Amino acid sequence: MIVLPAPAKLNLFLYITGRRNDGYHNLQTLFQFLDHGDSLSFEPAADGHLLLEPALPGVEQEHNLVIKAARLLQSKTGCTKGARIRLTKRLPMGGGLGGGSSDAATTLVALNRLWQLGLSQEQLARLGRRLGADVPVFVRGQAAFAEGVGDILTPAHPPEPWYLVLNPGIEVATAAVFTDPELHRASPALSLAQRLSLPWENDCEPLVKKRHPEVAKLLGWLLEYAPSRMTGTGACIFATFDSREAAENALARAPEGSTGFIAKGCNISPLFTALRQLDEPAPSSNTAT
Ligand SMILES: C[C@@](CO)(OP(=O)(O)O)[C@H](O)COP(=O)(O)OP(=O)(O)OC[C@H]1O[C@@H](n2ccc(N)nc2=O)[C@H](O)[C@@H]1O
Ligand SMILES: Nc1ncnc2c1ncn2[C@@H]1O[C@H](COP(=O)(O)OP(=O)(O)O)[C@@H](O)[C@H]1O
Repeated sequence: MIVLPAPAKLNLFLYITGRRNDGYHNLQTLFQFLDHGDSLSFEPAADGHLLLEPALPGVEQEHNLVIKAARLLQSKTGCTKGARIRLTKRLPMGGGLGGGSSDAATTLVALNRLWQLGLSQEQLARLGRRLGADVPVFVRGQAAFAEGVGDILTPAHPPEPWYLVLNPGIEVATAAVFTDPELHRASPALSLAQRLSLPWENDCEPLVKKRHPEVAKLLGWLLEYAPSRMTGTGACIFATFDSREAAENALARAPEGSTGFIAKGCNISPLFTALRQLDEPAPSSNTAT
């Protein structure tokens, strides 16, 4: 059995530079991982059966991105093995933290190992793209400046501060934001260096604040403590702090109805830190003292 994390991501900035013919949008966004997220355990099964427990409320098993990722891997490789998968869900759904995409990426990476398929990271990222625009960055596991629909990745090395992430307790559907006629879709496409040097903003934020006053209210509150923004298409918001203690002080005062957590920004995904630990030989017990 292997147990692996499926970390959250933040979009440290997010600009929409245009709408494509396929309905998707071209973005410029900066992805960073958090040392907080879901967790999955995988046990191989000799027959091709896939079992995922527990089911997520409101998500049919066959629509769960974990099952979709496992089935995609089976069908692309002809693998006849199965797996028993347990998902410990900690990330809010529709929160802009990429939980579903991260679960899918961890499943691709874990089953590639467990089933000894030998697919490269490049092949897994390409498969992941079919499951969602956000899946490739989780498969790659390196903080990145993303362009295209979010899948053309340039490694990036932003600071790794403490974050307070707050959830206003609502779910925002990504598709609803991207189909809204009032979404600002005309940001200029700039170089990474230019983007890094300008203030970091999120083009979805004004629209989501307008459609969901809960987000506007919570953001107004958090801005009193530190520079704050929305991640992805919301609903979660985040602020940067110099220390864990400062973030905890703000969380302790968070308005009623909101929930939140504190996490450290990571430019290397905790998934890959965990995989490295699996590969390290266990320390020998008979070393001389
Ligand atoms: C925009 C981001 C930023 O991280 O939002 P969040 O979902 O994380 O909030 C993501 O790239 C989302 O990625 P993901 O959630 O995997 O999106 P998908 O399942 O591929 O697409 C959901 C819907 O969003 C729209 N969509 C998504 C990505 C994109 N670049 N342009 C789009 O127009 C499409 O209409 C699509 O039907
Ligand atoms: N394993 C999964 N975890 C979360 N959501 C999932 C999963 N599988 C399918 N979904 C669907 O994907 C939607 C978006 O999920 P999520 O990735 O958590 O949000 P976001 O893209 O805003 O970060 C959910 O509302 C749910 O219907």
